Amino acid sequence: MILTLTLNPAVDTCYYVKTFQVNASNRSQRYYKTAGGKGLNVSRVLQQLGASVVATGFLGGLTGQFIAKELQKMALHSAFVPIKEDTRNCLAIVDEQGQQTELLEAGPTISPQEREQFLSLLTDLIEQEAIKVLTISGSLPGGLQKDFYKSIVEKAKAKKILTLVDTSGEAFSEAIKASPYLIKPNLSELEELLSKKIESEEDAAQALQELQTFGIENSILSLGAQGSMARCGNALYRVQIPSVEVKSPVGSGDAMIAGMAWAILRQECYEEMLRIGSTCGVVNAMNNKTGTLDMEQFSTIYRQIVVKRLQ
Ligand SMILES: Nc1ncnc2c1ncn2[C@@H]1O[C@H](COP(=O)(O)OP(=O)(O)OP(=O)(O)O)[C@@H](O)[C@H]1O
Ligand SMILES: O=P(O)(O)OC[C@@]1(O)O[C@H](CO)[C@@H](O)[C@@H]1O
Repeated sequence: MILTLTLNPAVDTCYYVKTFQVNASNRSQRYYKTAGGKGLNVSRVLQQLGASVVATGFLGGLTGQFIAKELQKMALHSAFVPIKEDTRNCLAIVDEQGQQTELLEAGPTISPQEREQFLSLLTDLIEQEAIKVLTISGSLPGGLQKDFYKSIVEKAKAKKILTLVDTSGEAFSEAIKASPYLIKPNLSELEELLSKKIESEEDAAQALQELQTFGIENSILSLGAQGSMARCGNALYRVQIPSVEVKSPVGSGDAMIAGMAWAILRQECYEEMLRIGSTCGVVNAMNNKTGTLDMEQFSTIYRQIVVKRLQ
């Protein structure tokens, strides 16, 4: 069983426009509302892959009710702590070139009682649900200490649960101190983490090498349409992806996490983990709805992914 954490979920609205203009009225004929926040995107993709998954986090207000209803419609196994403040809204605007602009609310503030309730729910889920893999995704809402993810990684590791962390800023720099099993920063997240520019494949390889000092087994640097680079154990990989018609790349990183979590649960080798994760990322980008895979496209793209070992 895979447990997904979404501590700061969001009602995601994705607007499609021909071209997006700043300081002008932009009209959209096509838009979708989804139960989002990175961890819920991960959960949806996992469900489509056929993995058994349980989602947890905080939900509040009418926005929280919308998400709960969506999860019910999908029959996604979930256990969320109800909170007093409203779950946030997030907007993404995608134009015909596939360029994406996001507007992300900070989200609610979690009270000390709600935090304690969550920690006790997490303990129960870990004890009762035979969790083998835990995905930790997205920003932290207010009211939680910056090392909250770090403490969760430690808690999971004590139970031999493999953790995948996909977050940013201080929550990320703290979490890696607990040596999660896998991290997947994108370029800007890795540059921020290491406080330096990454301008070439050599820079990327060196940055991934640097992460080894944190005792992280798998560090994946995702590069959008350019695929990814990864250090898994002692091996360095370059993953090449096919050029596809992009509808919306929003949530491709989350789809990639889902694919890798699924592969890890099935004890696949590093190459296969990278291939499945990359396939999910690409197929998500080929679809309008965030965190949605077309399984027919999956098999076609899977065959076109090239995982090259560099070292
Ligand atoms: N435009 C694209 N075309 C094809 N594949 C893509 C595209 N964007 C992303 N992908 C696939 O998804 C993977 C992850 O994407 P990306 O690096 O954009 O993650 P991210 O920045 O974490 O995304 P998000 O935060 O929106 O979830 C890439 O390594 C690639 O395999
Ligand atoms: O503010 P966070 O939690 O870092 O990111 C939130 C978010 O942008 O990430 C997903 C795309 O990856 C969207 O579903 C969501 O709105």
